[in-house]
Amino acid sequence: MSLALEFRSVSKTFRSKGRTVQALRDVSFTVSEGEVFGFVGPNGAGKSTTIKVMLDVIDDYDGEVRLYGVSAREAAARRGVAYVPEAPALYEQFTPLEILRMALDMYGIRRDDREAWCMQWLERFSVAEYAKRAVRQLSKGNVQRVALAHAMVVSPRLLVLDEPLSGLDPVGRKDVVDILANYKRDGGAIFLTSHVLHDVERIADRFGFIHRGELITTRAPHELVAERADRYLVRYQAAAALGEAASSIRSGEFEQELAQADLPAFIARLQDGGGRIVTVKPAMSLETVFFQVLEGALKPVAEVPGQG
Ligand SMILES: Nc1ncnc2c1ncn2[C@@H]1O[C@H](COP(=O)(O)OP(=O)(O)OP(=O)(O)O)[C@@H](O)[C@H]1O
Repeated sequence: MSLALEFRSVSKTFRSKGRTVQALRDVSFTVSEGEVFGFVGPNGAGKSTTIKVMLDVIDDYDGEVRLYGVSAREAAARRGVAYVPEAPALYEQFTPLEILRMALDMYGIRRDDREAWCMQWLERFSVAEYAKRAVRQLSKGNVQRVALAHAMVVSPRLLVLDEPLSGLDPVGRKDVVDILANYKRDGGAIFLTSHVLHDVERIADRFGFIHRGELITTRAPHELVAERADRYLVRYQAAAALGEAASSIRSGEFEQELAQADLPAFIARLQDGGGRIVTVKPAMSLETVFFQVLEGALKPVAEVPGQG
């Protein structure tokens, strides 16, 4: 399978008003065709800078970036690449249908079924009823949906999405996750950023954690599950917490993390004291791991360039 995106030892330093910020430090990763790569990191970590480098909005960086084997410094690299920013700015005076038609024109895509094709994408993102209304009349979430439809209508080979689910309600999130899953199944590649770790977990095949410009680790969700498979989050009701590690959920209800081996003894102790279990679930969540990574609890693992 060929590589859709390659970052090789990319570094970028901003200098303004005597201040120097190293936004990216020696960042290397790859995204293959048919793969969804989630880029996760706190505010100011370097996610937007990474996108700007691949889109050639920033070109004064060290290292090498390739899209489908072509240097990001060449316009040809972005052929078939669609980008949706976090707060998409669509032409407010145009209608969603006009905007999708313009996208086809801009990408030089001729289709006999142009109108039906555009409408189909608006339908898939549940905004067909607004097809002929000016964008300025649409809610923020619906503008986000139109922007995603605008990206998909050109049948991109690589989708670059900045916080694609941030402005959407739960139904919208599910719709978008399903559409992206189909797109990926058909061989499309996705690079997406997110603060919402649960969403990345649902979509991404692999994710990279970036912190202060450094790609701390690149993992697949199943690798993380394997690493943390023996830890459980136990919620229970009791007169008092059973141990210092417990956090209070509400009066008489607590939660704490336990190793699998310690579970039977814990449950016996709880029952002896008249308490009861509410839920037991794997402690592993991307969120937990994210914070552990940031705290240096996991050994940093760098991706070996060339292995997608
Ligand atoms: N044009 C610029 N001039 C100076 N510093 C900048 C510039 N753009 C970004 N930075 C700095 O580079 C670092 C990385 O910023 P970047 O916008 O890439 O982070 P981010 O991960 O996208 O953050 P957020 O999640 O808040 O959008 C930050 O410290 C930021 O202040």
